[in-house]
Amino acid sequence: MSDNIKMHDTENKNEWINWIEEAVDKEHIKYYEYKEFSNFQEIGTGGFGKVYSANWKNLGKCFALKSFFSLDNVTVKEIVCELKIQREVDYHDNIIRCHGITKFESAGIIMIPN
Ligand SMILES: Nc1ncnc2c1ncn2[C@@H]1O[C@H](COP(=O)(O)OP(=O)(O)OP(=O)(O)O)[C@@H](O)[C@H]1O
Repeated sequence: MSDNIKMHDTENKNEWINWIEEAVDKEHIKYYEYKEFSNFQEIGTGGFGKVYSANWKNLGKCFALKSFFSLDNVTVKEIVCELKIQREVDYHDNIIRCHGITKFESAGIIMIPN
């Protein structure tokens, strides 16, 4: 891969990470502290990562947490796409809502109801 292409990829990744950070700053997307989750159980695997069920803040309610194998350029773009699509369709009763995001080490996680 040429240096030009690498540089372009990095710029795009930063652009999408900025989009997520700005959405969190403006409170369009809620940020959750990872340490507030407990009792993780693996419940599935998708193309981009594993999905876990977990409890939040000792509440009995269970949430699904979607993790990502890596936060490379393609994955970060997919996260932004998924968040944008969720925003368009989450008024519908049959669509599960995205509650927000959290972060653990390098693996970004989207949190959705279970
Ligand atoms: N909210 C949820 N509640 C229960 N299980 C879930 C939930 N979300 C995902 N899963 C489980 O995790 C698996 C992977 O889900 P995920 O959304 O990551 O991938 P996918 O949509 O099947 O594929 P891709 O990642 O390629 O789009 C699902 O097949 C399902 O078994």
